[in-house]
Amino acid sequence: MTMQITIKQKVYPAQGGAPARVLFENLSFDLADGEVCAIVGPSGIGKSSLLQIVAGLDTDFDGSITGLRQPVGYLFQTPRLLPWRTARRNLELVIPDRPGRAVEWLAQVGLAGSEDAYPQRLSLGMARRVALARALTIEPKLLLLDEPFALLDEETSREMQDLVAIHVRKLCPTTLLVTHHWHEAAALAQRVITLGGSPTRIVDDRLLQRSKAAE
Ligand SMILES: Nc1ncnc2c1ncn2[C@@H]1O[C@H](COP(=O)(O)OP(=O)(O)OP(=O)(O)O)[C@@H](O)[C@H]1O
Repeated sequence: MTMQITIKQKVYPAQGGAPARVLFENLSFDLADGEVCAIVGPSGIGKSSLLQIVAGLDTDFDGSITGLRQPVGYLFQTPRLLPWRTARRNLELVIPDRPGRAVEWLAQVGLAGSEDAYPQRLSLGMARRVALARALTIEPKLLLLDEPFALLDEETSREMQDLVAIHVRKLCPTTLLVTHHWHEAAALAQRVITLGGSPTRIVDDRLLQRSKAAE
């Protein structure tokens, strides 16, 4: 079933001297099952806020989300691993009934041998991989990726892009990828939505022509 995201208005209320802000107004789009769509736009335009609404984590808006695909795998902008649990035990938290899968998934993201490492011992690239494995291990029907390649060196970023591409192709979740970089969007997505304006709205929504080689 197609997901329909309809946001008539999203307001962040006044807080600590900062005035109320209308973040989104009349921002609506549909997502077909299995579609991979990138969300691009300048810093502060509301990309992360939009993902939180789509995920159902923020319900304080005027509008609706219908056809929400579940389960939802969410790779947050920061890895958000529990520091007192090893990589393996961070994954086991989301699949308590299938603990063996944690080790398998860590191997799938290139982290065989690091299962018992604690998050503070992991580089950002490794922590992101654990977070990616955690998002994928539940076999999501909706995958939300918030800047998965940011702040990584070029090689690590490319490896992470390859991992995302492989697993998205394998699991076929409906995917929303937030990125600042058009080339990352073009490498992974079939469609790119650009946010802009104030209040934020969709200023461009286009399907990309994909070459055979990129498939
Ligand atoms: N909980 C909140 N309360 C009030 N304002 C917020 C809250 N969360 C975000 N904002 C504001 O909403 C705006 C959009 O933030 P958001 O993080 O969604 O943007 P973004 O496009 O993801 O930015 P970036 O690319 O820098 O990550 C920003 O001005 C931010 O300060």
